[in-house]
Amino acid sequence: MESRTLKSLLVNPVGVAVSSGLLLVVLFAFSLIKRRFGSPDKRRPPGPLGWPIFGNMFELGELPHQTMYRWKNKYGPVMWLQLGSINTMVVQNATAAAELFKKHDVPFADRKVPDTLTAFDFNQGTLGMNTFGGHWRVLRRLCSMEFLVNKRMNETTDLRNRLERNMVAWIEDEHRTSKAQGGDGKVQLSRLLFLMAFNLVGNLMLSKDLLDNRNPESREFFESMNEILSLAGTPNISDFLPFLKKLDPLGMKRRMIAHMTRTFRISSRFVQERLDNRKAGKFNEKKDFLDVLLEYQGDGKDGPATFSEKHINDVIMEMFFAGSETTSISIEWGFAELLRHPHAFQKLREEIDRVVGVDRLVQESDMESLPYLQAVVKETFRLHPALPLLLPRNTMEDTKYLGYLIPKRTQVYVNAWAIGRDPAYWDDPLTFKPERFLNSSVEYKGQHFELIPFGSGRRICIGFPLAHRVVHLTLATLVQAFDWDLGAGVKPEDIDIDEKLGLTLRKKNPLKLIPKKRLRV
Ligand code: HEM
Repeated sequence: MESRTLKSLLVNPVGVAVSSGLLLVVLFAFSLIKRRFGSPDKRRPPGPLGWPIFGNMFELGELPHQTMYRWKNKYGPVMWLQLGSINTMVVQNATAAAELFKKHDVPFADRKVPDTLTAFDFNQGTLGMNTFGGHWRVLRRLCSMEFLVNKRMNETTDLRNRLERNMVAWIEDEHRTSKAQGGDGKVQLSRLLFLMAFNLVGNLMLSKDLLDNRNPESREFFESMNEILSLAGTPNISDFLPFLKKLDPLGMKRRMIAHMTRTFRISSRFVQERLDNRKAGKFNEKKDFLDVLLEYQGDGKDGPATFSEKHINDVIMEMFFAGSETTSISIEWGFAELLRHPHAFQKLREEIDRVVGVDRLVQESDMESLPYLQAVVKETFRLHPALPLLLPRNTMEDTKYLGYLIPKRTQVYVNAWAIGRDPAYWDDPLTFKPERFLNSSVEYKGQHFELIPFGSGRRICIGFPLAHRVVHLTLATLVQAFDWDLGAGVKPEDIDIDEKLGLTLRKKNPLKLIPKKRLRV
């Protein structure tokens, strides 16, 4: 009889709901008791206790890097979090980061991929989101030898100078249009900076200006890209409780698929066009990255023998995602800090005027002679790393780290944002003070662990040589080319530094300014 009751309970839908509910309550209670009364696992770093089943996932808030930074006072530089069922370690000072990147780089070199980026198996074609294996190795080699390499950067200085001139023209154009429509003449810099950075990456890969300020398709692409980056960075319950992935309860993957479809439609056209040209015997005089990918032939032993069209599209999209917004928001942050600190702005302007003047636009070849500009860029990266937690790593095997046992498949965050604010390394760490770098040898190439906006180790940002040049050049251009009016009644101290996290850390309230050209060309 008892077994019949149990059976009917299990086949009847109401019964199923009741029994699963009961099971959940029992699991929850069991987990609660275990957490409150069980002794913490001494093999793991310390961390906040969290809730049963959900762990700390609801405690991180909208700006997890800031919450983690605050928790550092209590739990120290290496912290353990339970995000749903995902074991997570957070590294928050330079010493612990150095230990990770110098001694344990390989076991920590895999990536944890958000569910949204598995739409269309996107991650499997990319460099940044791929597992640490053959496909990643081949792409990394091709990128560092044929695409984002200093030699190629030196050959393309004219391209960057041209795009800076375009940007200056767009700023003037946007200002004029706003005035003509009865507006206040303000320009939202972030969009124009993004278009410039996007065209730069596009030219290096596909030898083309892809987006134009006035083109509606450009706007569509910009909007979808914004959504994709925001979805990729928004906490998603399916990442913390992987059994929910199929259900996609927040609909984030569905939205990602819709936006990826729009952006892929645009980007795949470029690839198709090139394929058609090559079929018709028309080849580029100078090979670009798309040619390199199309012509690649490996032995297929470690990595792919060739790249499929789908995989090529993935890499192209990825480079736009990885390269455009990271670069443009770093510039926006740097410029916002300069506007908030008129003394620093003036000092930089005087330096540029002294070295370059106003009769020609500042160029890449001037950068070596602008030490204050270099200090401004370092200070910007210290306070505003575009990826505050870098890109999450994933441990490939059980690893002993600083006396702890970190199990396989632990998600690892390195909080570059917190490291850049560590009072043990930085005097007056919360203040924007470029002068601190004038007599300092600290660089951000992944060797000085107190400043790691581009990460470090085998998976350090591959776009460094490009980003380094563009951020310097564009900040200098903005300071040199225009006087900037903040708007009626707005004072420098009114410009906020509120943050909004997508995949990148954006300025929550984009800069909107009135430009007045001072450059005489
Ligand atoms: C200011 C601009 C940029 C910043 C702050 C930045 C930052 C980063 C960071 C923190 C990582 C993760 C490193 C790690 O895990 O240790 C990364 C990876 C990556 N970045 Fe950048 N990045 C920038 C620009 C670019 C550009 C311009 C490109 C390409 C055009 C690019 C392509 C990539 C790629 C493909 C990866 C993945 C590398 C891998 O997993 O092997 N980035 N970037």
